[in-house]
Amino acid sequence: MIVDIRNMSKSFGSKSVLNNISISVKEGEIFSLIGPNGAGKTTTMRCIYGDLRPDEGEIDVFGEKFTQKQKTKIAVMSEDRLTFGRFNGEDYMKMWAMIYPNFSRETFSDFAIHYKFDLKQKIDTYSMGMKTLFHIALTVSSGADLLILDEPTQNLDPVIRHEVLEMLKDFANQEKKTVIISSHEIYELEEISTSFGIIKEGKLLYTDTIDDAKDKHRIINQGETIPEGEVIANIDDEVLIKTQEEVGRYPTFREISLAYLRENKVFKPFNKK
Ligand SMILES: Nc1ncnc2c1ncn2[C@@H]1O[C@H](COP(=O)(O)OP(=O)(O)OP(=O)(O)O)[C@@H](O)[C@H]1O
Repeated sequence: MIVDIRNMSKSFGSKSVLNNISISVKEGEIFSLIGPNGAGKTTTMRCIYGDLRPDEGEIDVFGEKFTQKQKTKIAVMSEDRLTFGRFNGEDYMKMWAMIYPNFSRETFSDFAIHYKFDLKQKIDTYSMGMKTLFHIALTVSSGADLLILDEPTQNLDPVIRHEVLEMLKDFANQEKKTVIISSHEIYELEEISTSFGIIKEGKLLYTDTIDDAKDKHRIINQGETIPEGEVIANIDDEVLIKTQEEVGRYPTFREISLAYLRENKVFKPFNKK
């Protein structure tokens, strides 16, 4: 197990932000943390890479409690991106090469050429999308065994977004590295994730591999007999049910995510039928 979180809770002052979260991520997986704004995705990630300490619960990373020596095995793309704005691209690359013993200048250089990074330009003056791409290039070149990427496709145009997702998939498959991604983009996560966790208001609503999640749920049409199981939510005119019975049809990942996030609280102000 690369990351094993057991019963983690975290509050900021009197505000409870994470409530009894348990997640495990295996080697070579691309694990997606899905949830609405303010759900607790970033806080969960910060706890994994030791930036925050949980109030309760335990986290093992690479099979042991987090210590500073694990930092070179984890590369992080945080929500606030690259914070030393007066560094230029070359400065950043040198800094990461100093931190990460297995940093690949060759991989980084492939990115720099393909995306035409101006390494003499100050990071502050990069466009938002370029900053994101540059940060992705650093993490993927770092040689770290675990990448933690907070909304890695934010600000990317659709073509580059697709390219980056395919690249992450190859990266996990071929290099046997593990990736944890947070995003709201359930469409794009379906393309690359092998497992996922759905977080809402600090609670983990569901976690599984994508294949097992599809296996454990069915979509039933109105009119079909409801089988034994747990009704998760309506999706338009259909219902997602957690059941072992061979009924209805298998759901897509998007349908599973939507149903768990919705919990039957659908907002349709212009259609109150
Ligand atoms: N340092 C902090 N002090 C107080 N509250 C905080 C702090 N950091 C996060 N929070 C709160 O914790 C909750 C979860 O925040 P978090 O950033 O983890 O959510 P998120 O799921 O990543 O959201 P988003 O998708 O909008 O980035 C929010 O209500 C946020 O305001």
